[in-house]
Amino acid sequence: MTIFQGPVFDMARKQFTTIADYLEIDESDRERLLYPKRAVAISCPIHLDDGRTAVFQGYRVQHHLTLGPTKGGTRFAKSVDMGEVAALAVWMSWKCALAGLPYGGAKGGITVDPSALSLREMEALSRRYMQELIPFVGPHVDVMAPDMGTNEQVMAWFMDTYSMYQGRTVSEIVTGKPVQSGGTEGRREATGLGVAHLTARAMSELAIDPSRATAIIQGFGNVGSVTAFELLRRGVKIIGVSDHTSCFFDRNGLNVEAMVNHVGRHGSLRGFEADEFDPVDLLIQPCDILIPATMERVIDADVARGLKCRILAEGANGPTTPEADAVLEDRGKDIFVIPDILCNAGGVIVSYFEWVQDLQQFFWGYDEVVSRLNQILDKSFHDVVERAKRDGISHRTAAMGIGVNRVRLAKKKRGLFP
Ligand SMILES: NC(=O)C1=CN([C@@H]2O[C@H](COP(=O)(O)OP(=O)(O)OC[C@H]3O[C@@H](n4cnc5c(N)ncnc54)[C@H](OP(=O)(O)O)[C@@H]3O)[C@@H](O)[C@H]2O)C=CC1
Ligand SMILES: O=C(O)CCC(=O)C(=O)O
Repeated sequence: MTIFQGPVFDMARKQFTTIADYLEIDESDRERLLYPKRAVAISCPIHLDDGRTAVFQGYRVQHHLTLGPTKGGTRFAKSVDMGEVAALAVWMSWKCALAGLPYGGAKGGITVDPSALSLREMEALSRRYMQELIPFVGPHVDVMAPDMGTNEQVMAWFMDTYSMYQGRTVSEIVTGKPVQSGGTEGRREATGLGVAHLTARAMSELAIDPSRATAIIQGFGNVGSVTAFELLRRGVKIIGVSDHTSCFFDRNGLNVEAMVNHVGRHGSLRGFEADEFDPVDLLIQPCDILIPATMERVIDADVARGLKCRILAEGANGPTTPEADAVLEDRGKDIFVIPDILCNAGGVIVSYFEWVQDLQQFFWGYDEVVSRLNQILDKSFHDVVERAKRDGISHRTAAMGIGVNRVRLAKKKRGLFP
């Protein structure tokens, strides 16, 4: 199992061990549940604008095939490697199972800094990536979606590349597409809508009045910016925001609308007119709600000791290390954690709706999408909070415990000796 290495996969492995102990899973069943079924590594050569040829490394990991096709996003980032992608695929499995979706988890990506590519280079790389993966994906095999560094446009290129190969439009091959190309209403906003909806649920559990609450959000891409907007709409004051280029903090509240417009025009927060703040200190400022919406492992044990929020709503995948989880436990659960596989599940839930609509060629309106999304999120939230109370465990152990157990039972029911 040596191809799945690195700090992010180690994190997924440690979390799984905690869950396997909690569920008392037999030692002999553990590897079968944890290690991915398939992992593909590809080379993607493209012509750069200056005439040179560059080769980019790409990956796709399909964790398990027990419940249906595999499902998960595609990440374009410098950090991408087999270990990171595999961990993200494993988390997708527990996330889909917790939400009751008929999928196994998958994830893919390319090791690249997307901000260094021109639009033409980005299209060439996206198309090449999909082309190389055609033998390994399909609407009933593995269905991709956006993640960090990719967006609706990339999904449209993926869909077009696959469709040209098939000789017909296959919109159900990817989700997160533009509405004009077979996408669903609400997918672009879905993850942030879900994060904000669940944060509101947590505020109501803790009797926090949204109009007196403050929030800090790390990351201002798809998830961070929509979450900021949705919380603001509920009356929450956004006092801290950052991306790669800039970090802003203002106790009196930041102008989120102006920030969204600035990012729309310039691609990042760089140059936005507000006082800069040290990003290292952002996460440990006093606030009611803290939302990491960037990379894995940004909350380690040290940061966890310094956290001064009441709700930690994990928009990102894997923002909190197992060591940080132990610190949060020691702090006596004074922070209400909405774990990633629950908190950011809105994206894959609406992707499921998109896939179903594409398969049927029967499309729903925005209100129907959001109402069905909230129904699933409410049920998952209730299941997690009640399980945590019943068994005296953390929300993460409860969420992952429910997800892992559903996959385990599905495997067992299909037969022990396939
Ligand atoms: N998109 C989706 O539907 C889903 C996404 N997620 C997870 O949410 C997280 C964010 O994804 P998404 O919003 O789609 O990605 P985007 O690429 O749209 O945005 C990522 C944001 O994070 C910022 N960022 C990246 N690294 C850092 C850093 N080290 N410090 C500060 N800011 C940083 C980026 O800044 P800059 O632009 O300057 O690089 C950008 O603002 C990821 O963990 C992803 O896996 C989870 C579920 C679904
Ligand atoms: O929408 C999807 O299929 C997957 C989204 C995703 O990558 C995630 O939830 O981390």
